[in-house]
Amino acid sequence: MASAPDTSKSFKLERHGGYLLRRINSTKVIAASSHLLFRASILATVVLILLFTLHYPPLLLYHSGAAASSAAHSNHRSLLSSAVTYGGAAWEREVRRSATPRSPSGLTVLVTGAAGFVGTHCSLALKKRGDGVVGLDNFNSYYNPSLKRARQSLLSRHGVLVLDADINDTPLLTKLFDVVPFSHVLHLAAQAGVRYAMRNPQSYVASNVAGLVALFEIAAKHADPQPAVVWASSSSVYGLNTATPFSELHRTDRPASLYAATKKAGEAIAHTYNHIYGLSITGLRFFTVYGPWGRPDMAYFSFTNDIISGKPITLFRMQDGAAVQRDFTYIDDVVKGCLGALDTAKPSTGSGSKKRGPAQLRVYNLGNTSPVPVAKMVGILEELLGKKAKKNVVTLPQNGDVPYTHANVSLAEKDFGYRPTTDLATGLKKFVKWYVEYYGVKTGNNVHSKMKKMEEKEAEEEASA
Ligand SMILES: O=C(O)[C@H]1O[C@H](OP(=O)(O)OP(=O)(O)OC[C@H]2O[C@@H](n3ccc(=O)[nH]c3=O)[C@H](O)[C@@H]2O)[C@H](O)[C@@H](O)[C@@H]1O
Repeated sequence: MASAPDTSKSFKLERHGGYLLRRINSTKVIAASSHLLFRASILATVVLILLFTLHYPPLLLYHSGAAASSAAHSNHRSLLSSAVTYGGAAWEREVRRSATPRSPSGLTVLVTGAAGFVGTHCSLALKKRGDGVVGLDNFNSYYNPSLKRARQSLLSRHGVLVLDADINDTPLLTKLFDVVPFSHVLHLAAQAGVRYAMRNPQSYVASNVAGLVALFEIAAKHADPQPAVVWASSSSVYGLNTATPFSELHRTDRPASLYAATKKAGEAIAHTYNHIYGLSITGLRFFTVYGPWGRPDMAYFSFTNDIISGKPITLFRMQDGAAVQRDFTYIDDVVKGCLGALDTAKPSTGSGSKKRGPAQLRVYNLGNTSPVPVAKMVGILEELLGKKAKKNVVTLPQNGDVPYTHANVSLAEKDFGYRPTTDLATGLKKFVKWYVEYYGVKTGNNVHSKMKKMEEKEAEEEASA
């Protein structure tokens, strides 16, 4: 005989007026509904986390806030010796040691993006001339972070501490300004790259807009004294401007890429912080900076990789067949420009969130003043590497690129003596020399012997001069 159904566990179902109704006794209602509620809230949490991850990956990647802060803090520990606790006495000692200039008249500079290409060169140059430098970098994986770690080691050997930290990490920045009265901030941390903005737009907002605001907030409201800020804008702000060479007086309201739009937004944000809080701010519009320890995502670097390994490269040209051109600027020239801007930056005028008077607000082009067709840049690399590129020439797609850039640098020359001196052939030679050594390129590629011949020729030229 079949046993009676256990009604304590199952619902009694009954047809009533054509509808299926559930009749459950009241205590079970409470138990069942709290169980359901619990499951529903777990499900809702998982769905929310998934949605957040899908829609805001950069916010997770470029962590901010308390959780991020604790993640970042554990990183600070791993950077310094394991005995050093983030924010502790030994940490503060290390930070102060790195920040202390050799002479009392030296600058005390916080360099953001210090393990980046321009950040590394500037930090070294500042340290070498006796300034105090503390670096920050979030070591993100936009390109291989091992290159950033190698730059960090280089800086460490020169006495510059680079902390693993994001510019959105407000508690860390607050702490840093509590420990060191920075006279200057050289703000180079950013999401770079023109075309990548189509693939990961939010990362540009997180670094170039939110990060810039986070930094200005601390500098304006918390830092005492307020530092003078020099930061990296970009030649890309000229966008669809057709007047050449590009002057700081030209229109910059037609950006061609989201990257350019975030840099242009940065310039507008700088105006606001200068206007409200008296922050002294200088924006530097860099023009396609290249050189040793460069960025692997940039064309001259990735073309070098591909030429050496025999992979084809894609070369863009204009719809009408005209060459795409860039005002390639050598890193040493840009470093001189950055230091010139720091040295001529006037102090901020505010304190404790209050503006005490008008403060300096400047924007400068830092370019080379002589645009070169990208195909010519490839030709120089072929010559240096002793190997032909496999070229795939295509019409410039709608990818945010502009047809040409060309800097007028007379303003930077007038205000701090900026005068670029390195042509593309000379600069690329220095880049390839570094590349061959850094990556241990085999002589089979003909590169070492090519370099040796060039060096011998240079020595002969020097001797006969
Ligand atoms: O001057 C600037 O403001 C910008 O300079 C560079 O941007 P870009 O000039 O696009 O530099 P690359 O990515 O190295 O490209 C150089 C040239 O090579 C061309 N290119 C690039 C990639 C490629 O596969 N093929 C190709 O022909 C581009 O169209 C461009 O004309 C940097 O990547 C930006 O971060 C910086 O802000």
